Amino acid sequence: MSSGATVLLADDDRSIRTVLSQALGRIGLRVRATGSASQLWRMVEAGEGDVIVTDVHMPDGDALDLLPAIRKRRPEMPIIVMSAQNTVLTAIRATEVGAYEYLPKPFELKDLISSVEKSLEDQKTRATAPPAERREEQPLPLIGRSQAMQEVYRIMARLMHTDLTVMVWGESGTGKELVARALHNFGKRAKGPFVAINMAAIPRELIESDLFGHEKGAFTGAVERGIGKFEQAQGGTLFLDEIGDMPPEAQTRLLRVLQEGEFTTVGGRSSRRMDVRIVAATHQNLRALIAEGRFREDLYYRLNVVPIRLPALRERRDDIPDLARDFLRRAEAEGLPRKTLSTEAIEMLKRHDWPGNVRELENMVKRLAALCPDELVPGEAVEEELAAREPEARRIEADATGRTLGAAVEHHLTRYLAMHGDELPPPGLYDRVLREVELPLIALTLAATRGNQVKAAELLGINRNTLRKKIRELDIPVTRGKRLM
Ligand SMILES: Nc1ncnc2c1ncn2[C@@H]1O[C@H](COP(=O)(O)OP(=O)(O)OP(=O)(O)O)[C@@H](O)[C@H]1O
Repeated sequence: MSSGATVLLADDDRSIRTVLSQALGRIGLRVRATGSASQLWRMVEAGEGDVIVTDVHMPDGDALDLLPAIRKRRPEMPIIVMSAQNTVLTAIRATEVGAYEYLPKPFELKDLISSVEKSLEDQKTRATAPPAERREEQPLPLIGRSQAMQEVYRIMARLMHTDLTVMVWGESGTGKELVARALHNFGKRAKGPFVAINMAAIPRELIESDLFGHEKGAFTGAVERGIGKFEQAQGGTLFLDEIGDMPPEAQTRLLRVLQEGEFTTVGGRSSRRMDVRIVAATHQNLRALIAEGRFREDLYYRLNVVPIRLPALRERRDDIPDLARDFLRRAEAEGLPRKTLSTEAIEMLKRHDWPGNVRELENMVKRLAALCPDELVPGEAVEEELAAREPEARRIEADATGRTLGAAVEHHLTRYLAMHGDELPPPGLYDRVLREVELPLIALTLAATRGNQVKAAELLGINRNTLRKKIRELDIPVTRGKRLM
């Protein structure tokens, strides 16, 4: 009855592969055998096989680590795990990660055969189960089945079980952090920590000590030893968000760490071997920042080993219904009333451009879940929400997260002052803060006007001479004729 089905067989022991292939072949099954976990994953990813029979330990990784990813990718595929490691813990782990059957070695051939046959039988019955139920069992880390996202998943799958440095590009709210987390959670460092640091959310002068830690007394306010994010992330993944906002000194230090594989705390002498996978992210055009002299080219090449470009939501409108439904489900799980989107509502959502991407969609759907009185959300409710958001989207003060520029400055300053404890920071704070704001304001305006200073002055609403003075003072390189951002 199960004849014709294909078994993916993974075991690093060639003689076991031979014996099992013959036994499975005798009952009419096809066998695709491999000695490596990565090859097994490639077969799963390519859509091959109907059932997996796999050993746990393979030269290039632990098959159990692969199981959650296999279950996500091919939820219908039964996985039979064989292991010579007869501890109850291995069995628990195999079950936890969704194995269909756990067979401790040595086992009887007939047990394996009947297990394979039974799994194929069960698969037929389970195939009729509604997919929504399966999704509820295991929430997907990333929603979206569009072609654009398939490309992202393909690259992610290749990277899952490596330590390669990854650079995630994409507009704000496209899911860069989610990708970084998924790479961590389904990769070989899943058990280690995932540590995130956002360069745009930390005062520039604190970035180095935040990243690398500092010794007691390394600078004013360093009243005790501080553990940096590199140290916290040892054995895991460090997510460097908004890498384009990293100040030059910190860039130099990061480059050295990446080159040497070791890091030293600020004010420290001895270095520590780094055991951290780096995932960096940016919404900025780093090439433009390099051209402006604001980002080191050598660091760029170090970080951009494998680029993943996340599409803007408007480039994958087909994913909007799935995303919106998922956000409604989450809202319901958080205690809001159950809601369904009408066809018109979905069409309206699909037509919008979503400058704030998935985050903006998420916020809006949550608002609909909370405020719309009908269970079936009508198109007009979406239309009203979108109309109400228009002026807000155009306001310069609010970013996609809804955080105003003032709130961001306040956040930075509060942390900056707090870091000095009972002491005060060095004088000149007013000018330092204004400079921080002026620099991106002027550089980005010049980039937007392709270096045309007359237009930039007009856009800024300042005198041309004032602009020239500012450019000199702030040491902004002038590039003409090229649109930088
Ligand atoms: N593919 C997706 N599936 C489900 N939720 C998503 C997806 N992409 C993004 N989100 C949700 O959108 C919000 C923004 O995602 P995330 O923080 O990862 O974006 P980001 O690109 O890192 O944003 P920023 O650049 O502003 O930091 C989160 O709440 C996240 O859960």
